[in-house]
Amino acid sequence: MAKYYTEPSRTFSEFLLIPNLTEREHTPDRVNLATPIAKYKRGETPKLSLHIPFSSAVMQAVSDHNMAVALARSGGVSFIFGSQSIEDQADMVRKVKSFKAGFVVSRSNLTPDHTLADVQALKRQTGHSTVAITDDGTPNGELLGIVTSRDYRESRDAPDKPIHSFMTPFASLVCGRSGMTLPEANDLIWERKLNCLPIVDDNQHLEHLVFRKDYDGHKEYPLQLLDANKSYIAGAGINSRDYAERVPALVEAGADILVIDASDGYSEWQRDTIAFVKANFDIPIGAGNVVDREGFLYLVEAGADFVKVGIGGGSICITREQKGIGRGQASALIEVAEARDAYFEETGVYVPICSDGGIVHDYHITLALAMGADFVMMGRYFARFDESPTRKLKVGNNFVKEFWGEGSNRARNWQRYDSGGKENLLFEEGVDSYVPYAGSLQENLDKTLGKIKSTMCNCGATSIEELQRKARITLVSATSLVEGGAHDVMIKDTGLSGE
Ligand SMILES: NC(=O)C1=CN([C@@H]2O[C@H](COP(=O)(O)OP(=O)(O)OC[C@H]3O[C@@H](n4cnc5c(N)ncnc54)[C@H](O)[C@@H]3O)[C@@H](O)[C@H]2O)C=CC1
Ligand SMILES: O=c1[nH]c(=O)c2[nH+]cn([C@@H]3O[C@H](COP(=O)(O)O)[C@@H](O)[C@H]3O)c2[nH]1
Ligand SMILES: [K+]
Repeated sequence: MAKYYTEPSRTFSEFLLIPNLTEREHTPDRVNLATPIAKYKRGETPKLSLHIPFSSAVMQAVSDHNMAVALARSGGVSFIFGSQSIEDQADMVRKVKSFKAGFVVSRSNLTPDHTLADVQALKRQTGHSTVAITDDGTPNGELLGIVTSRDYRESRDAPDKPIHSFMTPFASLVCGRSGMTLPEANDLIWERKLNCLPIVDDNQHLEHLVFRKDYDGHKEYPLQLLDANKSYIAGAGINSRDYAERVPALVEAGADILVIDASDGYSEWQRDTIAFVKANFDIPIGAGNVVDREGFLYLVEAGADFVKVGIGGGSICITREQKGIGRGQASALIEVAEARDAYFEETGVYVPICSDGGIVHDYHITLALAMGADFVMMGRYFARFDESPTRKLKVGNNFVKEFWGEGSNRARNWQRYDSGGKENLLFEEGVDSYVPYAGSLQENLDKTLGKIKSTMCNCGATSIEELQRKARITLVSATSLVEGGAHDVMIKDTGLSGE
């Protein structure tokens, strides 16, 4: 006979935190959100930790190299999507690892034979007023000069004036050499009163530009997540099929942490994948997803460094409808967190858990942490930002960004070209959608982190560990849910003309 659970499975919106005494020292500026993401023994320092408990989902529409840089700069980690060729994924990892803060690849480039009109058109398009002039008009061509708005007079100069007649030529430029550090570049910018320092190699090929206005950049990102060589930490998603080829390429590219990306991680495929990685490499590997104690312990015994929790709760997920597997995200997390704590108690080994999918409101993150998650993984949340890889479109009067599930045909299509996969899935487990465009990652993150810290202070906690120890969590009845929103008032429409 089947085993029946007596409790229904529940989700975040059914719970609330009850405040504890807030003492004087419980202020948001004192809250530390550092959190482990790889297993460690009691008393030891975790091998890898985040400065904020956020990771971005292993999805085409979310985690490419740009998102990875932006999130690592803010203290979290991206797991670069694996639904692409091994070479392309390794390339993205390489881009993150070789990214040098303050050193930007020139985004506005022309040749000396272009004209002033081309400069103006490019400026309108990119918003950058510094244009690198290279022999072939590429960002890494031979540097022949620079054009800034100080080199021409829009009102007087003819639009067809060729760039070589008014650019600041290479011979008159102050340039930095390849391999220079950011402080060295900044010193040069300061001493020579420059706005922009081109960095060139021995053959006069342009590598990067360093801008004066980015000078204080490092101060803006006090939480940035770096390795010992001061490169950003990069994660990558893998699968339980081509790992023997994919993992070596990702490790070689410099990945710092891996995760097996699948809907259901309670499988011998995942056990074998973990065994392969552990036998051949010294890199932390997470596995999942699971929704119960058994699944968690199976992956831990198999050697997983962290375990991801959640089946079917994601915003674009239709797994529960299609296959009838899954569990309310809160119930899954609560059971796995209990198993993790018991395992720690018994063995002295702490295995971090990640709550993956289904975060709708910022407070859901705080709840997930309070329920025992060490960090969360989010897709929809990050898909809305400038830094996500998808197109920004105008639909009606609103800007949106595209967002599709990894189980949708759209995401799976790469296999048709890369590994001879099936034309179409037998059935899709994800949808193709839009999410409202929300601006930059940093702006949104600041707001979200502000809310989390504020709630933690209500709960008398200045660390995630303290929150987990002290949190008091209550179920809310369907009726009291209504009480939690605005009710029994007429909400004013803003922007309407008066009657
Ligand atoms: N978290 C969630 O609720 C869900 C996530 N997704 C996402 O969709 C993507 C695809 O997920 P899945 O379909 O679970 O991928 P998957 O490819 O790991 O699993 C698909 C099927 O292949 C089987 N399989 C795995 N490795 C195998 C091997 N080496 N040999 C033979 N069979 C093997 C699995 O048991 C499963 O039946 C992932 O990005 C995942 O995160 C999809 C659905 C739900
Ligand atoms: O059923 C699914 N079909 C899909 O196509 C799909 N793609 C991603 N995922 C999972 O959803 C998580 C992101 O969820 P959110 O957007 O809610 O943050 C992700 O982190 C995944 O766990 C999928 N689940
Ligand atoms: K299974």
